[in-house]
Amino acid sequence: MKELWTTVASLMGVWAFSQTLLLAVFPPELRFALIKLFQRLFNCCSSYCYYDITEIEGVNTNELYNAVQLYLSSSASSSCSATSSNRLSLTRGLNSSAITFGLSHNDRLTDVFNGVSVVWEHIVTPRQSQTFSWRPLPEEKRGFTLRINKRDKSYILESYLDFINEKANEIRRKNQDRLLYTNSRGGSLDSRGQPWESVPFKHPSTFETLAMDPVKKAEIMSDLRDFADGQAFYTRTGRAWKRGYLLYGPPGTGKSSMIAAMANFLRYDIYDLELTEVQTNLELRKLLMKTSSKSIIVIEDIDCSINLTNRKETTTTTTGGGDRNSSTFVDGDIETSGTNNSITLSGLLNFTDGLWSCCGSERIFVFTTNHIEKLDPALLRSGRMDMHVFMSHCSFLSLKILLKNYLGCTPDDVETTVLQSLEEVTDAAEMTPADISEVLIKNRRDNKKALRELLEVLRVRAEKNRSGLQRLGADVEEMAEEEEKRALESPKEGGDAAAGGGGRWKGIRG
Ligand SMILES: Nc1ncnc2c1ncn2[C@@H]1O[C@H](COP(=O)(O)OP(=O)(O)OP(=O)(O)O)[C@@H](O)[C@H]1O
Ligand SMILES: [Mg+2]
Repeated sequence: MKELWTTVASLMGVWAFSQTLLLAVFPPELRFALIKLFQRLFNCCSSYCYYDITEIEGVNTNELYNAVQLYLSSSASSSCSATSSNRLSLTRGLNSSAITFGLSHNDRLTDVFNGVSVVWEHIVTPRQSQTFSWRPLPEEKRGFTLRINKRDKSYILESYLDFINEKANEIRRKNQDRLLYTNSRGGSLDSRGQPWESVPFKHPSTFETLAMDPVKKAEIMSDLRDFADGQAFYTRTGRAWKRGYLLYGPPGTGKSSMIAAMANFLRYDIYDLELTEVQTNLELRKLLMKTSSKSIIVIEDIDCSINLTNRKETTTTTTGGGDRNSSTFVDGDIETSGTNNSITLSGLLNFTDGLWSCCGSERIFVFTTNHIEKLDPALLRSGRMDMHVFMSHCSFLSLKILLKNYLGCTPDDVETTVLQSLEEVTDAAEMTPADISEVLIKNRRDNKKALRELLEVLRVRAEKNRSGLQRLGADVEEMAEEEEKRALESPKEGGDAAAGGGGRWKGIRG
């Protein structure tokens, strides 16, 4: 042991002496050249390559540094391969609810990729002097050094770095709370030139809580999964990596909840596009260009946002297609005179379908409407919206999900007679999941009372629907009789009237 210490001490003495000699004897230029030469000699003898990835390159943050840090955080947390890391740093980023692990200062970690072992070192040194910069630089210089065996370099370096980037993106997505974007500022941009404003997206709706036919639900989930895993498929088939969903059905049947469930399922951001705030096709295109991959672009109540009924007219007024403010919608690209709004059907279709729709990738377009019959056939044509999903009134299958959500009870927990009665009236009641949720929320502390009240409400609604239908049937019959009587009284007029009456009757039935 003593001999070892003597050797180390003498080596250090030689090193210090040579340093002093270098400093004292050689001028700086020569000194620098000698150091370089030594380094080269050392590199020739070494069987390793070293790559430095510094945190800041010039004045820009080095994205690769962040990616490596995140990537190593997943290896560091499992920590089994860490060679000298008993100490890990913990961080929580902005907008993130997860804590990430990291290598502490000047620690090392061994990683294995494709059977090749590499070593990462986190190097932190104090910054010498604050050089001039437009923004304050950190007091420490941080960087990672990657050590790879020379013989493995060409085999793994590129694919390893790609793998790290991919993994880092995945971790980022997992850790980061997703965002809900809106274009509510109209066409104006913020200080960073962004037309979208965002807030953290915290909607708790999931496919588990969504009350709908389980078969339909499973179909949608597997469609989404196939889409998210389908990069190779979309490339092979030459299709843009995007998918369109049209959700339609009465208010309160869960269209918005479904969008939230989709976003939570895929961990995508949501861009909620308020079409009434968009003035021109060009603005629409710019908004699209500023959306990111792995996102859902939503246009809610499409029939209300734009006037689809009069789209062939280039009128001078802004007409309402529903209860919301709506902008005039014209077929073709002729700008509407008298109004500054010139979104066209082709503009909207280009947004979802055309060349511009594939700037970026992995995006889902979702349109919702309460009135599918009001939509232009061009929007419904096959290939436009890949999936049409009807969100229906609450069925018995959906009701069971709501009972589980709100009362925490399975069918086994409900008395057989009550369950049977519920099954008998649910379809006839034609109540929306939103209506039923209200009844259940109100009575959620008392399951028995909740079920009793729900059954009562469902019965009343079913009865009302039945009598409403009977009244409608009676009205129709009465009208038909009246028409017939008039036709008999005046044969000539009657012929036309009977035809007209038939038309009216047909209209009511249809
Ligand atoms: N299918 C459903 N499953 C679970 N909850 C639902 C469902 N449908 C509606 N709800 C409940 O009702 C509320 C309103 O539903 P939601 O906003 O999703 O309906 P919508 O179809 O988007 O209505 P609108 O057409 O008015 O926009 C939701 O917050 C949710 O609590
Ligand atoms: Mg909605």
